[in-house]
Amino acid sequence: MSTLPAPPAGGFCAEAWDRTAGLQKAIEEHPFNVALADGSLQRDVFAFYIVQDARYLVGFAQALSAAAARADDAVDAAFLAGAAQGALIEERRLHAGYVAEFGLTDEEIAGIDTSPTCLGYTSYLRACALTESYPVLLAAILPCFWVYQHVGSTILDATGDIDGHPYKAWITTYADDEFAEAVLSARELTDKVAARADEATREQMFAAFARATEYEWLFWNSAWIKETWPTAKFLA
Ligand SMILES: Cc1ncc(CO)c(N)n1
Repeated sequence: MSTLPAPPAGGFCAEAWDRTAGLQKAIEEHPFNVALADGSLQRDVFAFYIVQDARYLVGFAQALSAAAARADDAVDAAFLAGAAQGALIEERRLHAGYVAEFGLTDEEIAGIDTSPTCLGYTSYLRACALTESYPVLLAAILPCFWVYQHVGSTILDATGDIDGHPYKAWITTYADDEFAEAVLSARELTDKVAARADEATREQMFAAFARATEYEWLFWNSAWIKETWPTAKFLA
C-alpha cells in the first residue's frame, strides 16, 4: 500500500481533507519537499530538519499518551499508546542516526536551539492535550499521521525506483505499509469520535485539524530557512 484509499464519504476525515486541499497541495509543492523528492536537498538543511523532528516526536508522543489516557475504549487506547511508543522509538533511532549520518556530537546537538516553529507545534499539541476535549485532541494529532503518509507516498509514487536515493530511509519510513496502517487506524478513530460529537465540537475539530496541518507546512518551511530565534542575539 502506498497511496491510501479515500476516507469514507460524509465522515470527518473526508471533509477535513477537502477543507485543507489547498494547504495539502502547498505542502506537496513546498521547495523542501520538492528537493527531498528529487534528492537535491542540502545535507545541512536535512540535518537541521532531523534534529528538530526528533524533538517534535517527543511532543507528539506526549500528546498521543494523553489521548491514550483519555480513550474510553481499550482498543483505541492500545492504538494511541502504541503510536506514542512508536514515535519515541523513532526519536531514539533518529538520535542514533545523527552521529552516524551527520557526524553530530551530543554537544553539537545540545547546542542547536529548538526552533520557534518546532516549539510552537509541540506546544500546540501539548496544549490540546491539556485543555481541549478528546475529539479535538484527536483532530489535532491526525495531520501528524496523515500528512506525512501523504507526502511520503506522493514522493515514492513520483520517484519510482528509490534505490540509491539519498533520502530513501525517510521516504520509505512514511510510505511503508506499517505507517499506512497506523494512519488508517487514526482516521477511523477520528471519524468514529467525530460522528458522535456535537456540531460545535466538530467545528473545533476542523479548526484543530487545519491548524495542525498549517504547522506541518510551517515545520518544513522552518527547516528550509533553518529558522532561528531572531531574539537570540540579544541574549548572547
Ligand atoms: C513534523 C512531523 N509531523 C509528523 C511526523 C510523523 O510522525 C513527523 N515525524 N514530523
